[in-house]
Amino acid sequence: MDSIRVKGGNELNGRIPISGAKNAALPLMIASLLTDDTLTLENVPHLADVEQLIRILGNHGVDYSVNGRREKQQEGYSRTINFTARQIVDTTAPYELVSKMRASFWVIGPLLARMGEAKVSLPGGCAIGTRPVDLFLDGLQALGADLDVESGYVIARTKNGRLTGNRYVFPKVSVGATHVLLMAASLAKGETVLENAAREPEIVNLAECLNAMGARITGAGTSTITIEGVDSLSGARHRVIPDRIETGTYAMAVAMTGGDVVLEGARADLLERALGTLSDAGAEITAVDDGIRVRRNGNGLRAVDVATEPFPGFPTDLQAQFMGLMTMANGQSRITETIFENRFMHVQELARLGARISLAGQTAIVDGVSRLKGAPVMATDLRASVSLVIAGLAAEGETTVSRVYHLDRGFERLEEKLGNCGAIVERLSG
Ligand SMILES: CC(=O)N[C@H]1[C@@H](OP(=O)(O)OP(=O)(O)OC[C@H]2O[C@@H](n3ccc(=O)[nH]c3=O)[C@H](O)[C@@H]2O)O[C@H](CO)[C@@H](O)[C@@H]1O
Ligand SMILES: C=C(OP(=O)(O)O)C(=O)O
Repeated sequence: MDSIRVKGGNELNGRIPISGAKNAALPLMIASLLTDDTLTLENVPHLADVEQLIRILGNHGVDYSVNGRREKQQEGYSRTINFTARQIVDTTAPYELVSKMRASFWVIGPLLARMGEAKVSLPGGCAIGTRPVDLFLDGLQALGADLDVESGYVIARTKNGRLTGNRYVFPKVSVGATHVLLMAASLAKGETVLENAAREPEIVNLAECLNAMGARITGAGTSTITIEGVDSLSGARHRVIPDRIETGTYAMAVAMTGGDVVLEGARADLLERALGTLSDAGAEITAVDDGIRVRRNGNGLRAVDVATEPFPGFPTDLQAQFMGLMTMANGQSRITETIFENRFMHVQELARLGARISLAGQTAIVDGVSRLKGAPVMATDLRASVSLVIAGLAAEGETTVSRVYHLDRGFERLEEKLGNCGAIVERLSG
């Protein structure tokens, strides 16, 4: 298992290219199951989760090919990929494939909509909470699916070969269930209205792609989405949005170490709340022609309270990184996690670096310290691992983060991107 060794103390200065968003690329790739034509996706990040989903889609009959080999499409960089599901050869998504990642469960929507049946293993993913699938099941049932859960599999069938449009009110906001119902309703008979839908930019990115494929979706990005079902969808060419979580992560890294970095290709409109919070904490953030510039020169970090919320609120996927930053702020901050019930596993690892954090239910109380000191730490999930890398960059001495396979799920070329800005970061294989 690889680890990452960081020698702390250097400022970050330079440019960091922002990759395509993992959490947008995954549902877009899954949408290729909805058509027998080719879906071409630009800016697909090169990540372990993307490779795993390629394997899962391949099992259903999706062929893929990488377009061209221009400089930006070298091995390891975001690429343009064609996905073609000429025929669905298998409507079962087996445990061995699905257990590795949460989003793979989402194939249930397009498989059911196109083929009238699907058998999908209950999912895996980051161990940050119980993460049930009740909303997916309720929503698909509202569209007329018959469902059984047997031996760890959801077995779904349509009544007459096709789903039927309906009104569905999500009792709780869910990104994944909104993705799935959007895809399923696109091929249903009649109109579907989704209320209390997730408003994340990745939902908008998917809806725009589906519309380019011939779907009739309005309202994506608001809480009410209307989908007029169509008989079939065609191929399209569509671009994955820049990764707002990667953007926020590097912005927090610069705020922590000090320095001056342009996040190339980043879009401030995708993370206004997080950037606002960062400037409250003392970072200087400006929009520049080709992205976002983040600076912190000399001034100390202020303690800021934060509670995670669905979009447009502060994202749960930046909570660990922000906690890393607050460990060195002047004063006390309170960080409340409202989305996942078990997303504080980084707390005890940050404590190994000298952070002073106590937990009161879903709130972490962080008392800023004037310095952190490097130590061996363990990555427990994707965003927790990068919070440890960030903290390591600001700590004195050496920090080794083990189990970085978590990190490889979601950060493209992290060592190279940070290394190019002056950080001392290396991967230790084995
Ligand atoms: C691949 C991907 O895009 N993952 C993101 C997605 O995860 P994911 O789509 O899994 O997250 P959801 O928005 O569905 O989860 C939000 C909350 O709803 C609960 N819930 C969800 C579904 C359900 O059927 N029942 C239920 O109770 C979850 O346990 C959680 O407490 O959105 C999360 C919230 O922004 C992010 O942290 C993840 O990075
Ligand atoms: C929690 C995440 O991913 P997943 O939903 O795939 O576990 C994440 O991207 O931070």
